[in-house]
Amino acid sequence: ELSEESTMRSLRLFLRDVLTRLAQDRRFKVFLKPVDLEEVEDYADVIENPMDISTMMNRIDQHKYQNVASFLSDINLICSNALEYNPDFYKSLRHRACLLKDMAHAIVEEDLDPNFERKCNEVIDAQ
Ligand SMILES: Cc1noc(C)c1-c1cc(NS(=O)(=O)c2ccccc2)cc(C(=O)O)c1
Repeated sequence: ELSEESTMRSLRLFLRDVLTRLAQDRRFKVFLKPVDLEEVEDYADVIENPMDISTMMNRIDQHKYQNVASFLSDINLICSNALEYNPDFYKSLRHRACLLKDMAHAIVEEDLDPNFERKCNEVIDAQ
């Protein structure tokens, strides 16, 4: 019987592994750090909730994710921000954003035990 603390610890290990695997893919280099607001001056005017892989790694360490669904919604945010800010002509960035999202969901799909996500949600409900 996994205690709540060990369930959350296992969740953090799982999420760090998913994020590390994505961060090692050179195609996702532009998503590793926050968009540089000095370089992309109007970014904050367009994108309300910036997100990137390094910020997500910090959030794992800050125990901000209590289930995999909340982790995936931040991955989805990286993707939706890139699609929203970058017009059609920036095809390669838009494509890589979609690839990041699909790869994250595929890794979770193949590696996450559904009972484990249920256990995480039971921990949340018990709070
Ligand atoms: C992600 C993202 N979402 O909107 C945009 C636009 C990007 C994005 C962000 C970055 N990284 S950065 O903000 O630190 C940077 C911008 C300009 C010069 C040097 C660095 C690079 C690129 C790129 O295509 O190279 C694109």
